[in-house]
Amino acid sequence: MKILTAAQTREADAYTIKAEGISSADLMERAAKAFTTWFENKFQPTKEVLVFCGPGNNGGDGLVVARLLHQRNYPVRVFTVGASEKASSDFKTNLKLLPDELKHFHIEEANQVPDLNEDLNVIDALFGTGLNRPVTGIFADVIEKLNSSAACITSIDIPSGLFSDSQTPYEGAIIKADYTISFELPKLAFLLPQHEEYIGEWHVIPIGLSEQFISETETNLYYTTYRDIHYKLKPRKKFSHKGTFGHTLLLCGGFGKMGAAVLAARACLRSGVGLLTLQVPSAGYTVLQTAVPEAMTLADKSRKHLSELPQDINKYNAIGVGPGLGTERITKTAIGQLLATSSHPLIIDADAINLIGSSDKLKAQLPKNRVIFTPHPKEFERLVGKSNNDYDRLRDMLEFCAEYGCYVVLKGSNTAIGTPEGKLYFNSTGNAGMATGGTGDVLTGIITALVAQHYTLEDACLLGVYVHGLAGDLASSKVGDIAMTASDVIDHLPQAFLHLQQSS
Ligand SMILES: NC(=O)C1=CN([C@@H]2O[C@H](COP(=O)(O)OP(=O)(O)OC[C@H]3O[C@@H](n4cnc5c(N)ncnc54)[C@H](OP(=O)(O)O)[C@@H]3O)[C@@H](O)[C@H]2O)[C@@H](O)CC1
Ligand SMILES: [K+]
Repeated sequence: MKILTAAQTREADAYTIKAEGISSADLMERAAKAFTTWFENKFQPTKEVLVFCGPGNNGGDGLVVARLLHQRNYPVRVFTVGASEKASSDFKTNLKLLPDELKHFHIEEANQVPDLNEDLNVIDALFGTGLNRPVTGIFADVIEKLNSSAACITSIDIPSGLFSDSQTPYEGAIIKADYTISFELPKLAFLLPQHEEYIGEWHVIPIGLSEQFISETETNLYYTTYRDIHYKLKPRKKFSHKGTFGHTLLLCGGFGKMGAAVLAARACLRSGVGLLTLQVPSAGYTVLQTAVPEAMTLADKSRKHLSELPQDINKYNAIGVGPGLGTERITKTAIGQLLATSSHPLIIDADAINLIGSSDKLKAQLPKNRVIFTPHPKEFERLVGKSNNDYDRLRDMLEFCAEYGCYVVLKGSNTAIGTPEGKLYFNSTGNAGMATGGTGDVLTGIITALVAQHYTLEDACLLGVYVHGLAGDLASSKVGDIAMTASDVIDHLPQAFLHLQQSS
């Protein structure tokens, strides 16, 4: 699914209006109806609904929603804020359409905002995608009052005051919504961790914007959903054999961290790889042979650390390196050799990222278009550097991908995947239960297995991250997100792949 900017969304609105021969008020009515249906499914008409409307079309949406909820027997009060002479024409039209019995107040000072308690539902329709500067003055005072109340806040399209696709200036007030209901497509702002307290739980509802316009509009931003992913899964052909699905090498594990190698290996095997070889420090040899009997294990000459590469490194068609390795000097040397000698794709995680991140020499050795990095935010900082905010971080990530010709999978809620061509994908699966030790090792195993099966690096990242999150979601529905472990994620990989396969 594409993510469009506020400007592109405005164009999509205008295009749809023209193409369908409808008025902008008709489109507003359609959007407000879709919002009202969501609201009705979520909230009973037992609590009073207070709708706060700004002067633009977001406020216009609020007015239509108020009218529709009133028709459906919700107790509603409307509050308008801002100079009426500046109001948009669709706002003015819909203000006139409010029935007389629906209570309407105009707010000029913040003390006119009524006391708000948890027995009220607030709908925030102050500003949408037309916001063009930070919110201050009376609007900020109203936002402050709403934020400090215990009422449940649902924002129409976007929390008022939040910029959709660029950094909101720090002086601007922003609604802290419990729910955000966005029209047609998600907004970039929803996917950034720094906005968690503003967005709340978000949903996208279709309002019938032109599919043709959206498909023809260029963007480098995508939100990957089931529809974008399931068809990428390749069927296994009848006459295939284990060689068809690749031979993977995992260079993982260290003294006290053999579990990382076990998790990566088990995940790799559960992701369809043909053959798996691991090389682990010799102290881990028995552990791996026992815990993962399907894999072949090579013992490093060092007892505790990775210190050498296996012979014939180029017989493996994908190599995953990093989980549990540690950052010993000898390991760094081995990684340098790996970068210099391997001719197949490398999936680089954990301590291998830390080692490369701290060495300009190793960075300079990175082969182009053959590397996937899978950092968590701290590892990302070591690799790419610190950023001031999430927008800068995404920009820095894409610059890094372009400079080194690599893919970066920045793990987190809505894991972000950057490509050398400058595309940015945000994942839609996964949950907070996955924020636990070992889930990253699992992801390394999955992506390495997919690369070995000849998926493109981009598809391996997209599919791997999606299926990892899906397995996490399935695990969470079984064991809950508190008790969930990385092993639970592996245990649900079969179901996750089946889910993608069955409907593909
Ligand atoms: N287009 C369509 O057909 C459809 C659009 N839809 C809906 O419209 C929304 C976008 O509507 P919009 O473009 O009218 O912008 P909106 O966010 O309401 O605000 C603009 C107003 O605010 C003002 N203003 C801006 N910043 C300000 C600030 N910081 N502080 C104070 N004032 C500020 C600005 O005035 P200015 O002072 O800049 O002249 C202007 O008056 C979109 O999110 C969706 O909900 C749906 O109904 C589907 C159909
Ligand atoms: K809003």
